[in-house]
Amino acid sequence: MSTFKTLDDLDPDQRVLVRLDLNSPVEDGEVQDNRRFERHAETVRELAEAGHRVVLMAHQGRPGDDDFVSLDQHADILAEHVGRDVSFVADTDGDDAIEAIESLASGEILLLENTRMCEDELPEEHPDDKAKTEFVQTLAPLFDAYVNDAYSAAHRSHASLVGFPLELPAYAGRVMQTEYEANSAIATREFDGQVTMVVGGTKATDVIDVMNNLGEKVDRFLLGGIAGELFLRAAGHDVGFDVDDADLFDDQWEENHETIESLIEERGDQISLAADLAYEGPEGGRAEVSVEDIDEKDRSYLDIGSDTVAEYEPVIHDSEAVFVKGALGLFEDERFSNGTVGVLRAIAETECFSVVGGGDTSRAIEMYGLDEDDFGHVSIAGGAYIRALTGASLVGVEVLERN
Ligand SMILES: Nc1ncnc2c1ncn2[C@@H]1O[C@H](COP(=O)(O)OP(=O)(O)O)[C@@H](O)[C@H]1O
Ligand SMILES: O=C(OP(=O)(O)O)[C@H](O)COP(=O)(O)O
Repeated sequence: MSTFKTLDDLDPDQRVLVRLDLNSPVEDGEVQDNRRFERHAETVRELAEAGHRVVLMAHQGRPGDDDFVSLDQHADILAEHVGRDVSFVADTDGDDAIEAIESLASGEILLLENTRMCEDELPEEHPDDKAKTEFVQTLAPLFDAYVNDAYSAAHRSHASLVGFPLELPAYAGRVMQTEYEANSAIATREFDGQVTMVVGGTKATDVIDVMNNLGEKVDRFLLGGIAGELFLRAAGHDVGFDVDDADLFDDQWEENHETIESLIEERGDQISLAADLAYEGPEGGRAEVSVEDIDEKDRSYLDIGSDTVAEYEPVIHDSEAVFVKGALGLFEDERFSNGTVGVLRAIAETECFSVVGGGDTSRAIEMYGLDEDDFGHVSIAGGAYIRALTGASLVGVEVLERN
């Protein structure tokens, strides 16, 4: 269980500085609405309805990237979800920001400009150093309390995440609380029955780190995606090679094949690999082949096959807890969604405790009309979720606990 304070511990009528993670996809300059707004809106609404003065901080993109934009659109999107006005000031800690903060009334909400537009925010430094920055020293005296709701950015030692909690009484927001508890569950909770982990996606190191950290906690690992193909290659099949212009496999193989081979040797009886794979057939449709029948390295595979889905489903139905990290195929293309969606559907049908994480993978839930309520927890974190699964600490959480 967490050892940080939560909104339940907050005194009434506070001037609260709240860190959210509203980092979102930006298409043609337009910020895309997504789960992060909906989730953080609950924390913001609770604070405003309780009559606190609510000042919000968040970041968007990284300097130099196309998605490094102002938060003005974020204020409008968030306001829709909160059901209250969210005013915006295009300043982080200058006179305009201070004036807007000081003129806020009870129950009002203000969003400050992209924290990464303040030069003190970004360099990754020790929390004690971040606390001494001008950014923190200017704003902290204007507040009674700091709330960190940005679990998905809690692996970054940035001023808005680790500096303020050393200067103000600090609390976890509702998103921070829920994410922390669900994502740490696999490491901290004891389950009576079978614990299954579905691992796929594009990064072999994620899968390796998860297996190394959770090998004793998880009964079955169901593999797919690019990572699953590298395991199939290590098991002696002619898949998981770069063909055409792909550069997904060979570099990862060079770096990781020894670890993958030893994992297969040590944990072979816990690991399920695909028995068949799907690819784009000559007519452009989905075609499938049994892994045993593949004898040429001439094709990209884009999903696990139907026989594999049929093998994975009953494993999930028999599970007490299922954790998902990474997609089992290129689900964004409907032809190659069967693996990811089949497994998610099996989880939704099962009365198990479940957590689905990974920014990309969790998008499959709404994309294919699954009901989020049928899952225990759908994480809005990517990097922070994988850190939780691999046992790495989150500096933003550590600082809250220290407070
Ligand atoms: N066989 C495959 N070929 C190409 N892309 C794949 C394949 N399998 C999975 N993917 C891609 O993996 C992505 C998710 O991987 P990853 O970035 O590791 O996960 P997440 O962002 O969910 O943590 C999905 O967008 C999916 O398209
Ligand atoms: O979206 C985020 O991370 P994620 O893509 O790992 O979920 C966070 O906002 C952190 O952003 P950053 O990786 O630019 O520090």
